[in-house]
Amino acid sequence: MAASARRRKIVAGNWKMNKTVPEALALVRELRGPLSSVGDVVEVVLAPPFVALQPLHVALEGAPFQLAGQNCHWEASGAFTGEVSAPMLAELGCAYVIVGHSERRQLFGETDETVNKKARAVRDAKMTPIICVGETLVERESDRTLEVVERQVRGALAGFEAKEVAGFVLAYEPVWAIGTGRNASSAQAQEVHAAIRGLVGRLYDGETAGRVRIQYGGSVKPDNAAELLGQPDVDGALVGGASLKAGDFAAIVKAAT
Ligand SMILES: O=C(CO)COP(=O)(O)O
Repeated sequence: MAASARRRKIVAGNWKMNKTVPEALALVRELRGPLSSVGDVVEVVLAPPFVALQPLHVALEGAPFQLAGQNCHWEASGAFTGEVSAPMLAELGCAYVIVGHSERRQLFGETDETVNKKARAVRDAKMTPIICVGETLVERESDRTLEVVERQVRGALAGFEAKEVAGFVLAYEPVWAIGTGRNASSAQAQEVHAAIRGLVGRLYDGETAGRVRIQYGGSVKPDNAAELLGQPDVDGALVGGASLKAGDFAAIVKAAT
């Protein structure tokens, strides 16, 4: 498999349903200084709630941070009360959209099929999907981790061509590690990341597998980031709780350098 050195690390902060607009602006002000010079080595992505995207788009002018939506609808417009479309997010300066987060799968009925449709919408709007996959504790304990993750990856990527997938970001987020303080060990993460990359190689080719970036997410903290990010197939982190504190998030980004 192609060397990880070809892949630029990507660390994203998924703020979930946290931070008002003034709080969001304060957080990026705090992040700018410590992260001003990491841009060449690590791509830093912030995924605030929808309502903070526009003010952050303005405030981030010239800063080395990309914006991401946390979700989108698969249609571009229409009678879908309460939903936000991919073209709307693109217009607010988003380069990425997270799709298929386990909270959306578990709490909002998202399926492999809707994740696939959303990824297509994101791509059609010229952004990059960050496609989340991961097993529950019951699935891990019944030895079904790789089967579940492979099903999710196959489902999400259905219909995409190699040249599209090469630019995608996948995020392995074991559900049992999210918000629990119990991260996957670096060996557990590496095993699943290597399996995902192997699957991409079988579905497409070695070039695509060597280029697609795979983040780990689930209780990433300053004290475990370096070890997780040091694994050959771990190309970055998708950070929840620790991304809400400037010092912690900056330390995780620096661990990727
Ligand atoms: O869900 C996550 C990122 O998308 C991970 O959340 P935590 O870092 O809070 O475990």
